[in-house]
Amino acid sequence: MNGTAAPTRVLVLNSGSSSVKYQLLDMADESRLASGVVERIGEEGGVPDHAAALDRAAAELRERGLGLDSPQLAAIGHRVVHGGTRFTAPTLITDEVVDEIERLVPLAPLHNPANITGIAVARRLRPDLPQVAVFDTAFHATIPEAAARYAIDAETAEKYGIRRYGFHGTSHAFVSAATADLLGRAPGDVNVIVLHLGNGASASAVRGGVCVDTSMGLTPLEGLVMGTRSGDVDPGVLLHLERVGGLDTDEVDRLLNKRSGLLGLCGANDMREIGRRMAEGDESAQLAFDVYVHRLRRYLGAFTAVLGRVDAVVFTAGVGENSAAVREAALRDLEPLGIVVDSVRNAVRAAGPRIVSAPSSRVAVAVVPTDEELAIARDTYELALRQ
Ligand SMILES: Nc1ncnc2c1ncn2[C@@H]1O[C@H](COP(=O)(O)OP(=O)(O)O)[C@@H](O)[C@H]1O
Ligand SMILES: CC(=O)OP(=O)(O)O
Ligand SMILES: [Mg+2]
Repeated sequence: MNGTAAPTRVLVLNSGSSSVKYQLLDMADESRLASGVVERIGEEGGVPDHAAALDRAAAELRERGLGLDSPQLAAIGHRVVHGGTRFTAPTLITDEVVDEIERLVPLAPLHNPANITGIAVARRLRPDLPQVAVFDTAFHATIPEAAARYAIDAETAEKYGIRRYGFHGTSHAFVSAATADLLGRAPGDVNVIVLHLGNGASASAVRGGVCVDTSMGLTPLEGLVMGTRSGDVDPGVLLHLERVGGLDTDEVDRLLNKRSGLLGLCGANDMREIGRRMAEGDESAQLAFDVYVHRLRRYLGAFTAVLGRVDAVVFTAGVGENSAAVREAALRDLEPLGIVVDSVRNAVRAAGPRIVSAPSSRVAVAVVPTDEELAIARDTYELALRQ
């Protein structure tokens, strides 16, 4: 080992609303040296806050001889959820960049504060290293005005930055590119609908590698039904709850972000538990599943019309990669749209990217594992090399 060789390792921090995920990669061969997650932040039995979670992550790495003090570390990459209109590409972090991410906190109150804490801890531990912010919103910056604008008073929208930003962009970009690979075609030649179904969930329409629409909006609350978030509701619901129900803004926020979605409908936010309960004939679990699937089908139809020609529908993230039942139900009886799932292929549990449609299907149906951390590491390393 040559001690003076340029460092090639990148640490990626993905600080979520209630967890910190981390990965250490060697970008010489993109191998994963370590990965972990600190969960249940702020919950009983968990660590008290994000700073403590990051300390825990740093300690876990140290115990494995891969501490943050390593001279082999080239850079640290951070997932940042909201980049507003300013950040549309990976960005080297400076004090001024942190201030701007802070300014965007009201637009992503569950996520940006956690991201800022991660950045602060990492900069304190390694002030000498390039640190890079990779934004969830960046891939969606290409969405045309007709899809990005809300039909509200233009001056008000301008004053408060109200428009569709979209999220999970790193995943939508990674998965749409990987789907083109899987089909053996150039990314510029394929139109893809990506369904990112994790705790948070979003759909996107990607035309020739360029995002043209997505289901999340100003905040990560709009669109699909999620683990604890409502997704689309009539905005009149909020007014009604405030006027008639007497709820204040924070209560409505908590209701829609934390006590809605699958959890609100049936008391469970984990699709595995919902599947078990459905098998026992539990009606509220069945209803939650049906609402979830109905919303997916709505977006599938909408984005089919947005794209005109669809080459592939792709499922990714925890639910998308693992729930054959969700995929099957979401695409049932869609032969008129050119979509025919092969039930046997769909039911096979496998790790890698795969096609689960029938040969007769005009639209390919694929399952493609997302890897936000690898995508962030690539962006981070590339930017660090240019410093
Ligand atoms: N085998 C499985 N079958 C069905 N759903 C699953 C399975 N494994 C994980 N999930 C779902 O994936 C969700 C988490 O997805 P993930 O992408 O890891 O979330 P996030 O990164 O947003 O925290 C869980 O809530 C669970 O419902
Ligand atoms: C933006 C967003 O919803 O992220 P997550 O799914 O990690 O909560
Ligand atoms: Mg996720």
